[in-house]
Amino acid sequence: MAALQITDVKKRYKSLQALGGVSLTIEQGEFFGLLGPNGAGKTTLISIVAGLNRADSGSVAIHGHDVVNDYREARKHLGVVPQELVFDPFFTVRETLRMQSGYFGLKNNDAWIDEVMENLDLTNKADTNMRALSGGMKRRVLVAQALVHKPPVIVLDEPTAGVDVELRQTLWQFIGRLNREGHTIVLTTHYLEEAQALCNRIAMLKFGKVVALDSTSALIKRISGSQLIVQLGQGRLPEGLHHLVSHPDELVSGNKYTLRVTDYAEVEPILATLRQSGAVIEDMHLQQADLEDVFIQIMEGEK
Ligand SMILES: Nc1ncnc2c1ncn2[C@@H]1O[C@H](COP(=O)(O)OP(=O)(O)OP(=O)(O)O)[C@@H](O)[C@H]1O
Repeated sequence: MAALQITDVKKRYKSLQALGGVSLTIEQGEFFGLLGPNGAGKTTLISIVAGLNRADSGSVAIHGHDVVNDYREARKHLGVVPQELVFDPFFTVRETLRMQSGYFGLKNNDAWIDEVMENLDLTNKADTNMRALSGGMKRRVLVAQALVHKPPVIVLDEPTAGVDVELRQTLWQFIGRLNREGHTIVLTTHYLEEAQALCNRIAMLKFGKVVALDSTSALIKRISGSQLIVQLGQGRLPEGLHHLVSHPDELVSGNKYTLRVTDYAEVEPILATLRQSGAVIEDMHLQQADLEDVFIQIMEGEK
């Protein structure tokens, strides 16, 4: 049985088609990335999965439980870390987590609550009121809240937006452990490096449609070759090389250019063209294609 079965989900906000028929099957134990530019529909899809929003048509099942007709069971199988920080400021961290446990009908959940707090470095804040926590600490509590009922499917909506390196590491260590123990993880993030390092499979969404769906390694292999990054101390990029530029806005401003090369033999002619134009190279390195390149290419192709 799939961890998450999303079938032809459509959602419209007045004249805006936020989701135009999304279908995805995410298997148990996957670490799945849901990527897309701002407004692609990721949060809308997650809120439908979480039962916080209703699809106009289509269906979503979590471990076989329909999120509308079998809401309570579906919800038990799911933990969602939302993007926005919303809390009752008058409760302590431990009280907040106990209340969340109560919501799922769990009594005597303190051993797990302690373990979650320990793993998220929250133990010394257990008796602190929510209002006295920093933004990063509040985000840790959001993660802890999503995990109190040990859900088999964990959805994280941009959990590392604006958080420090320490929390990222703590969070990914813990989430990685849960994934190895069999939990399914669905992650949305704008940090493509993070997605590349963590996710075994990725869906890319644009204008409410899935425009790419593949294993992370297969997606990266779609781009053959590398990129030559050159920074010029003097002069601009000669016109003869403009067609190689990966990011067109680099031609408008700055002196750093990302040039597509399919193999090393192409580097020397590029350097010769630069020399002839009188440009002075300040810095230069060759970089393998990564998920960000694939993302840009796919999104540009889907205008
Ligand atoms: N409640 C709403 N009413 C009207 N339009 C909405 C509503 N919620 C979302 N939208 C619109 O639906 C589209 C998809 O938004 P959504 O928040 O799902 O995108 P996203 O991929 O999560 O974006 P981001 O990366 O910025 O979080 C956007 O154009 C957004 O403006």
